[in-house]
Amino acid sequence: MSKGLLIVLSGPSGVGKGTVCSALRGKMDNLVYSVSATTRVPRLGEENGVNYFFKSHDEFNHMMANDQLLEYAEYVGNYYGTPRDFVEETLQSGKDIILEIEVQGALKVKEKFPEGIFIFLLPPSLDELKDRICGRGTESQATIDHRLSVAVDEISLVGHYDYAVVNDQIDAACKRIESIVIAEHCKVRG
Ligand SMILES: Nc1nc2c(ncn2[C@@H]2O[C@H](COP(=O)(O)OP(=O)(O)O)[C@@H](O)[C@H]2O)c(=O)[nH]1
Ligand SMILES: Nc1ncnc2c1ncn2[C@@H]1O[C@H](COP(=O)(O)OP(=O)(O)O)[C@@H](O)[C@H]1O
Repeated sequence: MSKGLLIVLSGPSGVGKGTVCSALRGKMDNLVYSVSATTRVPRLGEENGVNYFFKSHDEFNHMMANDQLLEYAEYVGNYYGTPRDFVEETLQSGKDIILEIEVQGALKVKEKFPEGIFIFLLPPSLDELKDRICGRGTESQATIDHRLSVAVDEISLVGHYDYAVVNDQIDAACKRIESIVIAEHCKVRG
């Protein structure tokens, strides 16, 4: 059996990564979502083990020290990391896996998995990004401001990715990502 594809999806806070990933999970049977560990406090409606594995700082440090994370990064005051075993087991089973992670972590994954597919999700404009993050209503104004200032730096790193997808409409963005994955499966690899 051939190994699955490792897909990394990054993009600024509020661009629609979570929304697009949920929509893709309903459309792509062979696609598995990597659930990250984080020290961030759960938002209303988020479930442990579904959206994230919510960890204390001690628990997160333990995962780091025991090499249980494929990559990790600090983002706006919290730690986020990808559990390693699940990624490796999923790829071995022949399924594709999508990691929804920020840019520093994505660059670390690229060093370890240069054959991965790196997709950056862009907002139609910075004003629209601001409207989306504010409209979601999950963050304080100070956190929104911090995330928007980080967004500009994140977007400047789009050149490290293989594909840039504008999330103007959810269905259109999903179709673009599905098309990328289909094409990557057809690729002749040397
Ligand atoms: N490096 C890294 N980043 C992650 C991981 N999990 C989530 N992130 C990123 O951390 C950032 C903050 O996530 P979150 O607080 O859920 O806010 P969101 O941007 O609104 O989804 C986002 O860019 C996520 O993609 C991970 O395992 N590793
Ligand atoms: N294409 C889109 N058009 C309009 N609103 C969107 C679109 N994609 C996502 N949203 C909305 O934007 C907000 C942020 O989306 P979310 O998926 O939480 O972003 P992220 O995971 O990148 O932080 C949510 O309220 C979501 O419903």
